[in-house]
Amino acid sequence: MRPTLEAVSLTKRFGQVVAINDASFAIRPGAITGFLGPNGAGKSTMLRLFLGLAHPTAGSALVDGKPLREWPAPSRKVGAVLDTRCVHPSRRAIDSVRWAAWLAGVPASQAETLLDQVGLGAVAGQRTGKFSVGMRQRLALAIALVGDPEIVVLDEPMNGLDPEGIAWLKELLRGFRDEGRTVLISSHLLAELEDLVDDLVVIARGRIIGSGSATAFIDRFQTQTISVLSDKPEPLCAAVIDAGGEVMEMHGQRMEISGLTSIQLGEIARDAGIALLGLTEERSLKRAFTEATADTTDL
Ligand SMILES: Nc1ncnc2c1ncn2[C@@H]1O[C@H](COP(=O)(O)OP(=O)(O)OP(=O)(O)O)[C@@H](O)[C@H]1O
Repeated sequence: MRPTLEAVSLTKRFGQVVAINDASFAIRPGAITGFLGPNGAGKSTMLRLFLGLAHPTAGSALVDGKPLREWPAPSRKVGAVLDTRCVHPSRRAIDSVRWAAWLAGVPASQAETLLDQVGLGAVAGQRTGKFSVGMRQRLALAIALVGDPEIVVLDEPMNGLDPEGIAWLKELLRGFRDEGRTVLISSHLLAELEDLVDDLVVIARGRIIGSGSATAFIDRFQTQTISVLSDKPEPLCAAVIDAGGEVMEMHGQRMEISGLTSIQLGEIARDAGIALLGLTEERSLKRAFTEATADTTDL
């Protein structure tokens, strides 16, 4: 099976800045892949390389085995949303989609259907200048779909969407997968992608630090912590360390513990004669992920 998007020893420099550093990965056709990394990691640059909007310094960015520009009808291969300021503000939404179809050399007959599909059917005749960020995201998506593309590439599409909009977008993307399309979606927030993606490609400082199954990645980098409130924090701290656990933080009676299960912690407290006044388990992806990318930026 041929990968749909593949980076082969790909490097992109901007003067002294190495935005992409010898990156190699392939994404699975028919899957939703999350492209995850902190701000400035190189996500947009990578997507631009795939779309032929930037040229590699070395290596290649391939769409079904060759650069996108070598495909006779690129818009049927890939539809992308990189920037939501892609339309003229005085143009009506419907005309923006028709214009995009004309530019792509495909029939504009689907423009209304596409606006309906992204939830903008009711405002198709309105000029886009006053559209909200969320509406612009939807419009950009309609424009990306004009060529009925096999692959959909989205750069941080959840920015500016409210929770309802995010839920809608996730359903739409799952629908694309059901239709057999391939989806690549970038984000700097793992939590944003967690319940959506099948696979992940993780980038930090221009380097690919992992790719493959999202579940495997999350299992690998997830830390289980327990937040516990006790009447004797110091003795509990000592007992936790004796049992091989780690005390991550202590604030008065509350402490954050890792390396033990809640049951183990309960037994340790019982044996030491310490009352636990409260206990919550937390899955910390953020801290684990920040460690994985060796970056202090929030993810
Ligand atoms: N046209 C350019 N000229 C010079 N440097 C650039 C250019 N485009 C990107 N860079 C640099 O390349 C690096 C990667 O930037 P890029 O925008 O690809 O990251 P990103 O992961 O998409 O970040 P963000 O989430 O903030 O958009 C950054 O250091 C950025 O400053």
